[in-house]
Amino acid sequence: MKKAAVVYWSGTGNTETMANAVAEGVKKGGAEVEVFKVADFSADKMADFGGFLFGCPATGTEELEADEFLPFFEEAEKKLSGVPVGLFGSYGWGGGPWMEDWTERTRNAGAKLVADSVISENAPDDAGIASCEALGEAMAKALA
Ligand SMILES: Cc1cc2nc3c(=O)[nH]c(=O)nc-3n(C[C@H](O)[C@H](O)[C@H](O)COP(=O)(O)O)c2cc1C
Repeated sequence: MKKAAVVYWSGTGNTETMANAVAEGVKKGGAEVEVFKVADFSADKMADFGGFLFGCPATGTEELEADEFLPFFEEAEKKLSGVPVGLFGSYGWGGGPWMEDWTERTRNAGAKLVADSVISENAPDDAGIASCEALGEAMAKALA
């Protein structure tokens, strides 16, 4: 079975909490997973994985984080055609426009979205954690 990579950026830990729950879901679904901060990952490493769970909070004005995550994603999206992908991230007040844009962008790159993108207002509550785990389980299913 192919392995999933969880690749995320998090400034204050909320998206990191989501990333760990997503990874837990992949394991519950019976697939292998590795978790990376985006600074420790690069598009060169993508060939080692069969699917990607990308996490990034809303920053700027409903934008992906500009210094580390966006430059990575600009490279990664060139390699997503036909690849299983799930997206997640935390937001503070906007309600999700950054994720709608990002989901559309990822779909336009040809990725196979394994489930609806998951957003949490600030730190994920129990329902948010459950949604993250379900996203991970959907990835495991896509990789089976
Ligand atoms: C510089 C900055 C810009 C932000 N811009 C937005 C925004 O446009 N929309 C929004 O809903 N939240 C925005 N937020 C709130 C973050 O998305 C929110 O605090 C989130 O929980 C941070 O996730 P993290 O803990 O993974 O870094 C912003 C926060 C910062 C620090």
